[in-house]
Amino acid sequence: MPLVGTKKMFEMAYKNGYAVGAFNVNNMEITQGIVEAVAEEKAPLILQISRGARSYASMSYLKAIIDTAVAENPDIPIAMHLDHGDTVETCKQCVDDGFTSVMIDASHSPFAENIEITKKVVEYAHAHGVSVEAELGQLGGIEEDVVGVAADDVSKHLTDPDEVVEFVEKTGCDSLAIAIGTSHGAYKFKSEPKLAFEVLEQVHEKLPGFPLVMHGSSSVPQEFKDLINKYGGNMPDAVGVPEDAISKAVKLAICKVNIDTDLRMALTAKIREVFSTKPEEFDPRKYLGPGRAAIKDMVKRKLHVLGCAGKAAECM
Ligand SMILES: O=C(CO)COP(=O)(O)O
Ligand SMILES: O=C[C@H](O)COP(=O)(O)O
Ligand SMILES: [Zn+2]
Ligand SMILES: [Zn+2]
Repeated sequence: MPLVGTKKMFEMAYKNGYAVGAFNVNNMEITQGIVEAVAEEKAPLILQISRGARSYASMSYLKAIIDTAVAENPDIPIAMHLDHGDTVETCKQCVDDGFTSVMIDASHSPFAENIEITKKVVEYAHAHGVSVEAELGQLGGIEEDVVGVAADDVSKHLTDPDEVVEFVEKTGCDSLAIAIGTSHGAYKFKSEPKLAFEVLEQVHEKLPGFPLVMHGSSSVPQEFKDLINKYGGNMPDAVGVPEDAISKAVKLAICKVNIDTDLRMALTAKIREVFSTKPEEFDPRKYLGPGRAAIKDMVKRKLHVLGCAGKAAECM
């Protein structure tokens, strides 16, 4: 089957209390690691591409890699999604490039402007059969070149539940990323965070049946931080979003969970280990191969946290 949209995935995820994993891809090994994991676990998949990935790898390479993954896995529904689109133009370009879903992130703009920008993306995307994720509220950490809310201030920039109905009605967006205390990157929190489940519950009540998205959802596993540091890295102490909090959120209306940092950490830890334990090695396949396998293991772990393992067939 060709690339699919996210509509059916979100319907099933909402109804059955799980979320689809949205993993960032930047090259062949990352994509293969992710796709091998979902193929073995029979999970639906959202492969997402940031603007940074587009400029790093180029869209034609990424699209060819993803098209190959789709052709080789006819039993797995795979969507190709733009992560954090910054302008109407970027989103239109991605619709034209064959994305089946785009995100417009105008959450840094005032409410009325966010609505205006999002609405323009929705008009173009829907005319081409493409779904739109929007964002309301602000996350912490760094996303693309935008430095978000400082980690300690995340709780002051949560999504306002009183704004969500007007926003969704006026924009016509298909899903909404909300800020409930998560944060992008590896340096999220100094101590274990408490997610704002009361905000999630209120949004869920105000928008029954509507799929919500959680960004910044890596858990920054201590064991991977330790491995990276053991083999010469320097990742200061910080903690991520606990996996049990994510499992709890997906039972409410969270239908898509974005994970990038934990995959980066798995790849980096493994490459560092090979460099450190086999310093004579210079064949890239000898470190990228184990790195790809580490990504696969990490994705499998996440599919169980999200509850989407075994759900591929119902999302077709
Ligand atoms: O939200 C993300 C991409 O949009 C990724 O979040 P992490 O940095 O927590 O993996
Ligand atoms: O939200 C950010 C994602 O992790 C993508 O990061 P990137 O912009 O460095 O590709
Ligand atoms: Zn944002
Ligand atoms: Zn994000």
